[in-house]
Amino acid sequence: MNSTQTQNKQIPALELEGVTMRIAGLTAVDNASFAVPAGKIVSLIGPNGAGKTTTYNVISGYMKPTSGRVKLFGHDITGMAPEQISALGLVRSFQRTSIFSACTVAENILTALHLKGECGVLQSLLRTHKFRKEEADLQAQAHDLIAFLGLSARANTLASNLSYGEQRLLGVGLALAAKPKVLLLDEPAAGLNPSETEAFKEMVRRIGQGGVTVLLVEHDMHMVMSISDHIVVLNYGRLIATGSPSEIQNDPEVIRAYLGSGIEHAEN
Ligand SMILES: Nc1ncnc2c1ncn2[C@@H]1O[C@H](COP(=O)(O)OP(=O)(O)OP(=O)(O)O)[C@@H](O)[C@H]1O
Repeated sequence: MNSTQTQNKQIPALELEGVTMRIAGLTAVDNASFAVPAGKIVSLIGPNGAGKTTTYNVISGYMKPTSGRVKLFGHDITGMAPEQISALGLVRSFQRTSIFSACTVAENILTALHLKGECGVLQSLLRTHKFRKEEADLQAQAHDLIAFLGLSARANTLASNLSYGEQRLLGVGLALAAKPKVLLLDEPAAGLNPSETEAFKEMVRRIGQGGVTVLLVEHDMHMVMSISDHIVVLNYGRLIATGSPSEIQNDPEVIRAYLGSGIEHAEN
């Protein structure tokens, strides 16, 4: 490994430095600093109102922090617009799915892949060689992505006819179509039944194995404890602990914050 590679390896995919976000006189995030190492699955957890969604809003450009900095692979992205940030490789999959319900699974994925395509309107109207080649490439990519999501049998089903769990998978598929380097998942297991949660967990693992850095906000502690390489805990906007799943489960301040929730018994 050369010195540039060694240096790159050490630059975190995402880094928050002293991020504070005040909203209407309330400090929703209070001087939070943490790093998400490249290629890892990191969960951001905390009781209701701890500041997780606000942190996501700051990271993805939906809110400009009152103070502090956000860095993506060492580049300062603080205050950039969400579209600029996603163009740099940080993509957020929303809690509510953003799928086109009147289109099929394949049409949804192809539309999302086209947003990343290079051909313009003129090339598509003229059906140039470049356009036809790109179209064939996108079809192949859509096929592979739909298989990755486990939705091959549903490729021609209207999104509105998918089960809730399948719709959530498609929502993540749309985010993956943007070819993220860092993927922010917002409560992916919310509303899923146990077998759907299991399928989702496996998919998040495979996304991580594919080299995408994953930051996850999730209330399902079994899921968090079983797939995270690293966990960051917020309480009342403050970072109270970071560590491995077992360190977090045994951290007295985390146990206090989650009193009665059974976090210390969540499976690892
Ligand atoms: N737009 C807003 N206006 C006023 N207060 C807000 C706003 N957004 C967040 N807050 C407050 O900031 C604090 C942190 O909220 P946030 O939604 O970030 O927490 P959370 O950890 O995501 O909670 P949950 O797990 O319930 O989704 C809360 O006290 C919340 O009421």
